[in-house]
Amino acid sequence: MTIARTSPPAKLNLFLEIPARRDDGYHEIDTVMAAIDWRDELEIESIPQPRIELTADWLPSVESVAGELGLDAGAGRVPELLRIPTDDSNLVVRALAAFRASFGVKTGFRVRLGKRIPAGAGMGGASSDAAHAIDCAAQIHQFDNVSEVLHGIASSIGSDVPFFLATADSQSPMAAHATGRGELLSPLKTCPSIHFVVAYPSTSLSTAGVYAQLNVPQQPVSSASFLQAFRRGDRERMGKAMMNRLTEPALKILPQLNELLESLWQCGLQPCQLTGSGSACFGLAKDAEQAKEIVKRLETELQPGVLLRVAQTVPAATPIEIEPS
Ligand SMILES: C[C@@](CO)(OP(=O)(O)O)[C@H](O)COP(=O)(O)OP(=O)(O)OC[C@H]1O[C@@H](n2ccc(N)nc2=O)[C@H](O)[C@@H]1O
Ligand SMILES: Nc1ncnc2c1ncn2[C@@H]1O[C@H](COP(=O)(O)OP(=O)(O)O)[C@@H](O)[C@H]1O
Repeated sequence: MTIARTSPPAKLNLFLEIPARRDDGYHEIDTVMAAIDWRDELEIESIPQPRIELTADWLPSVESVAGELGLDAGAGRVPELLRIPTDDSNLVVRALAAFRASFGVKTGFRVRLGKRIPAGAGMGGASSDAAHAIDCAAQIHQFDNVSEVLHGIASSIGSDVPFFLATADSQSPMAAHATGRGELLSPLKTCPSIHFVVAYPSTSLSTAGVYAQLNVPQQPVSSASFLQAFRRGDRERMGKAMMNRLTEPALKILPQLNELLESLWQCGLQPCQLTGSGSACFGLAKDAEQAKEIVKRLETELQPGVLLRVAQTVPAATPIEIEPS
C-alpha cells in the first residue's frame, strides 16, 4: 500500500493580539504566524483494514530529549511530559478519522510519528501533524481539488490547523496573517529569513487554561505596523512591533517564565516573547551566527531543564514524498 512521508514544521506567533471574546467559547485573534524549521517526522501508510493505527516516538530518542530537559527516562520509562497520546486524542488520529468520514474512505491508515516539537509549548506541533496527515492522505488517495474540504476538516480539528494546512499545500513562503479564531488566513507573499533562539522550559501550558486567564484589552493593538515591517523585511521595526497578549495570562499560571525570558534578554536576544499560549519562549537573533553562539552559552547556563534550539523561518512548503506500493 502507498506510503507518504513529510516533516511537519512548528510555528512561532511573531505578533498575537486578542481583540475580543466571542460567545462560542473562542476569542477573535489577530496574529502573524511563521513556520520554523523545528520539525516532526510523519509517515502515513494506507492499509486495507478500516482503522487508524498510530505509534509515536521522540527523536533522536526519548532518553536524549529527556536528558536535555533534566527528566528521568531510565529503564524504558517515558516521563509524563513526553507522553504523546496514540489514541483518538491524538490530533493526527482525529484528523484522519474526519478525513475518512468526509470522503467515505473505507481503508485505513498506519501512522508513524517522530516527535521533536514539544507539546503544549505554543509551537503548534500537534496541529501541524494533523494538517500534514490529511494532506498526505489526500495525496495517497490522489484526491485533487479538495482544498476546501481539507480546510473544513482542519478547522474542525483546531483553530491553528488551517495555518499548517496552508503551509503544507502552498508554494508561497510559510507565514500568514490569521484572524477569526485563527482559521481565516491571508498568506504573506514574502517572508524574511529570520533566525531565532527558541527555549522550551520543561513545562507545558494548556491553551484553554491560558485563554481563561486573559483580560481582553479595551484598546487592542493592531497588527498593521508589524505586518508592514515584516513585508519590508525591516528587522528593527519588526522587533519593535512584536507582541503577545497571552504573555500576561501565561505568566499568571507559570511565573517562572519571567526568568527564562530574562535569560534570553540578557544574552542579547531582543525582543523575546512567548509563542502562542506558551510555554516556549523565543528571541529574535541578528543572524544565524549570533543565534548559535547564544544557544551554546545558554546550554551551559540553563541545561538540563530547558530545550534550546536555533530556528529559522522556512521559505517554502515541505514536499511530501510518496512511495508507491
Ligand atoms: C494560542 C494559539 C495562537 O496561535 O496557539 P497555541 O498556543 O495553542 O499553539 C491558538 O490561538 C490556539 O489554537 P489551538 O491550539 O488550535 O486551539 P483550539 O484547539 O482550537 O482551542 C483550544 C481552546 O483554546 C481556546 N481558544 C482557542 C482559539 C481561539 N481563537 N480562542 C480561544 O479561546 C478555547 O478555550 C478552546 O477551547
Ligand atoms: N500529534 C500530537 N503531538 C503532540 N501532542 C499531541 C498530538 N496530538 C494531541 N496531542 C496533545 O495535544 C496537546 C498540545 O498540543 P500542541 O499542538 O503540541 O500544543 P500547543 O497547543 O501548545 O501548540 C498535548 O496535551 C498533547 O497531549
